[in-house]
Amino acid sequence: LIYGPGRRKPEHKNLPPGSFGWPVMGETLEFLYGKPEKFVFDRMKKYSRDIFKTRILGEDTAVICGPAGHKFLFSNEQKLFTAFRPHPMQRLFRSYKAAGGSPRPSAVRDDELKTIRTPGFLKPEALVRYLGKMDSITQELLHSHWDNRDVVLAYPFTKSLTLTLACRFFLGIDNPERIARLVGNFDDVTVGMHSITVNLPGTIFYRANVAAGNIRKELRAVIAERKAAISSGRAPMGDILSHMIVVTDPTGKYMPEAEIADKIMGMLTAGYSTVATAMTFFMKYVGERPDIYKKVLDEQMEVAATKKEGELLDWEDMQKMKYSWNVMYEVMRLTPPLQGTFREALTDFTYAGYTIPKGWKVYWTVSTANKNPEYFPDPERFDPSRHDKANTFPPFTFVPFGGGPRMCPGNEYARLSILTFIHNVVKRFEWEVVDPKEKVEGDMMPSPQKGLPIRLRRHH
Ligand code: HEM
Repeated sequence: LIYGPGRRKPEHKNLPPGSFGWPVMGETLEFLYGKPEKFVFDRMKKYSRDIFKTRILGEDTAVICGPAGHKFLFSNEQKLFTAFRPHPMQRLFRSYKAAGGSPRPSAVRDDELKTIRTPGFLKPEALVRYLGKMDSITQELLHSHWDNRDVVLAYPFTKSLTLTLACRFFLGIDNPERIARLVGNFDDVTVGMHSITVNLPGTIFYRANVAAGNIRKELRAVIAERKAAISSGRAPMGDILSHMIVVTDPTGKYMPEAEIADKIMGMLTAGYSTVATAMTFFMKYVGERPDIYKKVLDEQMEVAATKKEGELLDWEDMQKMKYSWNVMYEVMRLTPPLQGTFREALTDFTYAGYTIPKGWKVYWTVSTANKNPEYFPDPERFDPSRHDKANTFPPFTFVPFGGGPRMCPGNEYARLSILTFIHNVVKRFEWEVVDPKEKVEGDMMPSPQKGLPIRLRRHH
């Protein structure tokens, strides 16, 4: 076990209420293996609805709660807080950890942030270029995997689809065998990102570490091929991989290959299972509600009616899919693809009358608000109309992509790929969820235990 003793100092008297749980483990097990909303709700009720302390994943942590907490956090990035990756992530993604002699960790993390955001690969202007191809890949995969089938598994399919899209647009790869190898390994890494870091054969973390090694190897092969193609002038230059290969730092140095591989791995991990989860739970919730299915279908058929035979989706079409996106918001409210993330306090700070010491970790999670009946009456009910303009809730209440300067840079990409999937799937099929009681595992990153079997019926 890597968890050492905490860094609590005796002079910190005004800490938020809460419990550090068990020696060494703290409350890690309750945090990882209980229901996320139960973990925070129980403690908000017992201690404070604004902020409570705990000890999770080896760190003294303040959990900042509710819309006011989200607002405070998102408005003080790099003033009071910087990003923090929990230990399992630091070990799986080596560049998340400051190597000896490199700048302070927060500088490293900001650098990571810039690589992804600055060149604008994920901005709408750039994404417009991907849309037609996104549509045709989605159609091809639905055709080859779902047409003429009776019962299919939604989750494995959406994972292959989202990784195929990500590999195509971020790496310029479209080799199906390579993508299939990556899917299995990414699954293991995703599960291991929030696990106990015991690196012994048979543990979740061990499997994740092996998988991370396999991905790095595969990506280094991709990088080597791309470098060769760039030097012979045959390479596509519009994707993130080519950019990382040719860009230099202020001293004129190229990014080391290992770092490129790690950054790409981080981005694919952030962007692939989240989107697949969102698509899968769309199939579940909408499969159980024919009334909502009908409305989504009507909206998508209106879009389809404006297109010529074979014409691919464009930017304007996406803006018309408002009801479908509200349905997706409701899917993400009930089953958030990502619970939340950690920060580190850059300085002592005071919130809701309590003082949090410098160096403590701060955790925010959608779960402190997304099922609170104060904001979402009858919170378990699936009701997309909550997201209508007329029914809006207070700002920072529903933040599936976070907010402020660290808001998910992939949110627009996610919206386009999910809407493209919805368009094509409802246009082709009606479906029924085979086992509505199927268990959902891994609440930090939820997944249906059997992969969500659904029974398809093609429209005539
Ligand atoms: C439905 C899909 C998605 C959801 C719900 C989602 C949600 C989130 C959330 C909640 C965060 C944390 C923000 C914070 O720390 O405050 C985040 C960060 C991030 N997301 Fe997404 N995301 C999705 C898809 C994507 C996609 C498709 C990509 C890549 C193309 C992506 C890349 C990232 C990256 C790189 C970060 C880290 C940003 C940083 O630390 O500054 N995400 N996402």
